[in-house]
Amino acid sequence: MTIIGVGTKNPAKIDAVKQLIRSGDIDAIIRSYNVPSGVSAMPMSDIETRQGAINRAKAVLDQDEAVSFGIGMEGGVSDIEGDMYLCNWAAAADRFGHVISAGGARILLPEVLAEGVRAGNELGDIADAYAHQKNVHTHGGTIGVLTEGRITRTEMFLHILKLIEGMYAHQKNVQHGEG
Ligand SMILES: O=P(O)(O)OP(=O)(O)OP(=O)(O)OC[C@H]1O[C@@H](n2cnc3c(O)ncnc32)[C@H](O)[C@@H]1O
Ligand SMILES: [Mg+2]
Repeated sequence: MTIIGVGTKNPAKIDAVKQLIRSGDIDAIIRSYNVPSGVSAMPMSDIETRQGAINRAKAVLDQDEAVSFGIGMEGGVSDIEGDMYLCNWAAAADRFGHVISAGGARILLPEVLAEGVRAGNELGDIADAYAHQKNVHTHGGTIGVLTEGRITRTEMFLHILKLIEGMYAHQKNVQHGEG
């Protein structure tokens, strides 16, 4: 039985790992840890967001020696020619120093949300005000609000985790000369 450590207490993110394990019939259990992302509370670029995911994945391994894989997930925003997009990254780290990372779907933020982020607020707070909801970030996420629930934050992270799990399987195949 593999123990997977997840670097968050946010149920929207933890559910993505749960669904990955269930859908992939993976023999693993999950433990979750509050770990520092090592980047700002509101990452403002792909570079920073990706780094936050990698930092969390590695930090999990220091929390508990029973954990074989650390998973980090981070949300942020990324500016493309003045348009602000929601961006998301995830990473997995093992005990041998290997790190696999991947990014997710991006979605244009309405100007009122972008302005709030540029003014120094965290997207989670602005999304709550925008949607007249509480804790959007632990539920469907901004992506859920902006797509009328068609894609939730959990589904979006699940997609990224499937990419990472698939890349891990591919790397193992290549190592065994089957690639
Ligand atoms: O507890 P953690 O794991 O930190 O989860 P979080 O919801 O704070 O998420 P992140 O730290 O990864 O995201 C950085 C910031 O961006 C916000 N954010 C990112 N994606 C979001 C989304 O889809 N919906 C709402 N807020 C989001 C979040 O509230 C934070 O203020
Ligand atoms: Mg956070």
